[in-house]
Amino acid sequence: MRAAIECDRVGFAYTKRPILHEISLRIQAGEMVGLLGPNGAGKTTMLRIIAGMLRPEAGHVRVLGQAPGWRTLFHTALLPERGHLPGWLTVGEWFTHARRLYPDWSEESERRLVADLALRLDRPIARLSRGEVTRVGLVTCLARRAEVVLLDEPFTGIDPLGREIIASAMVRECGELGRTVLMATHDVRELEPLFDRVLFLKDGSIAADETADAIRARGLSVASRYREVFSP
Ligand SMILES: Nc1ncnc2c1ncn2[C@@H]1O[C@H](COP(=O)(O)OP(=O)(O)OP(=O)(O)O)[C@@H](O)[C@H]1O
Repeated sequence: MRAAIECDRVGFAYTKRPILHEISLRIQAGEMVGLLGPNGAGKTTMLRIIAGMLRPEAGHVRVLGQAPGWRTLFHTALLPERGHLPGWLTVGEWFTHARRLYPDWSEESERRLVADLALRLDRPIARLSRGEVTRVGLVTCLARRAEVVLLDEPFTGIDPLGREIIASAMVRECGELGRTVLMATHDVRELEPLFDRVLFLKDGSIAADETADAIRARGLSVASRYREVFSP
């Protein structure tokens, strides 16, 4: 099977402080993978490297067979941890801009997602709440037909009912279309039904890489396995 994301002994340091150590993994096309770990484990750093925003100091990364860079940008959609949206535009103006910016933008998905996520198009982005900003970011990410989707904390600021709606939208827009998703999250319990596989990141190293089926076959949930891996 084709690998969508490959990391081979990837290392990274911020100003000489080591953050990631010898990360090796292979994510197959179409897999939905949870990237789990405590605060500061290196999840965002890993997603930024795969998205091509940071260069690894050691090892190699391949996204759809290519080193992350301008070519892979066309095939990779990233929901960043912190806001990246132009606050001076309204939500609707931003989506109009995004349609031109992203050649893989699907207006049909945009319409469905705007309705599901109850977004008001006339609201200025600068005046949105944290959860509303996350919703706009998710529409921006999921309305693209990018083969690889990287989500950093997709439930930031999202209310309980909104989480259920977004999880179903992710399954519809990604799972059913066979897109590859790597998702960093602390919301393990709510997102675990979506995961085919989970990577547990501990102090910048992969502590465990397991399929959700293998975890369940041992009578565990992903949330209880998380506690096993990370409890002191
Ligand atoms: N720009 C930066 N300069 C220096 N250190 C950084 C920078 N960004 C992150 N770090 C450090 O790198 C480590 C890993 O951060 P990262 O954001 O990747 O962790 P995370 O697993 O995503 O954490 P969280 O769950 O809290 O979002 C942390 O100790 C953080 O303080």
